Amino acid sequence: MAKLFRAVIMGPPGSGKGTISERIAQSFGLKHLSSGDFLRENIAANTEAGVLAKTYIERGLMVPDNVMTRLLLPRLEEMTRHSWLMDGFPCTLAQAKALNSTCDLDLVISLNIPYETLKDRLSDRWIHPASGRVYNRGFNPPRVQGRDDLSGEPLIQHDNDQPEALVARLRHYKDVAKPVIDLYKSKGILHTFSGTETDRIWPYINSLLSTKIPSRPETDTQHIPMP
Ligand SMILES: Nc1ncnc2c1ncn2[C@@H]1O[C@H](COP(=O)(O)OP(=O)(O)OP(=O)(O)O)[C@@H](O)[C@H]1O
Ligand SMILES: Nc1nc2c(ncn2[C@H]2C[C@H](O)[C@@H](COP(=O)(O)OP(=O)(O)O)O2)c(=O)[nH]1
Repeated sequence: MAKLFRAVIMGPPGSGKGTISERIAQSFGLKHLSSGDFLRENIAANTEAGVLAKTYIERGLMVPDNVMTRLLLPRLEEMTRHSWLMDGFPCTLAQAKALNSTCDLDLVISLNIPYETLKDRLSDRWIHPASGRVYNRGFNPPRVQGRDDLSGEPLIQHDNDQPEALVARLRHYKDVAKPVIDLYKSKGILHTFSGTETDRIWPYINSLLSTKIPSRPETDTQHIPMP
């Protein structure tokens, strides 16, 4: 079996983690795992962790580390046969240490995007709350304005994506992410990409991953023996 590949993508809100993760998943056959999606699934299924997480998310707060690790680590442990890319976790040093005790990461991508760019993107970010799908009127607009492409349901904007809330969110990101970034730098697995456009950053990420990921991407497809 080809060696499994485990990666994490980090960056401030609006840096393009979700957008780039989708491209990586498509190009390299990794499973895109998203902490936000896990939380939404748990909230929808009314699990104990989901009910607890909801009380924090509704107040615009981060979910406590112990809830996040209790929720995510068992899911990662189950993924013994898949290569994956995790988006949105770890966010804090405690989460990174917990992840470290579960698996060895091959690579960490850190996105470094100027404040003005984040502000412009997020003030125009439209979200389909049930799925977490995101749109941006200039970059990836929905087919019908204000509606999700797949479900046709209305899109919303988050108050905390607006410029007034952004400065505090970014300050918080910098404070909690710094020790995580330092940890991955010390392990020699951190790769930082800077720029203002996802389309210009993507080729660099693509070529880095091409050198790291086994040439035959994994798929869910079972091998059918020849007759
Ligand atoms: N690793 C984590 N630790 C703590 N809370 C988290 C974590 N990941 C997600 N959350 C919580 O879930 C919410 C939704 O996460 P999600 O990643 O979908 O969106 P977000 O906050 O808009 O992030 P971004 O703007 O970076 O895309 C977050 O606002 C936060 O409350
Ligand atoms: N104008 C512009 N918008 C972009 C670019 N890359 C991503 N976006 C959009 C898509 C989203 O609406 C928003 C934030 O991207 P995202 O992938 O949700 O970021 P993240 O919060 O997961 O890190 O910005 C980009 O390169 N240009």
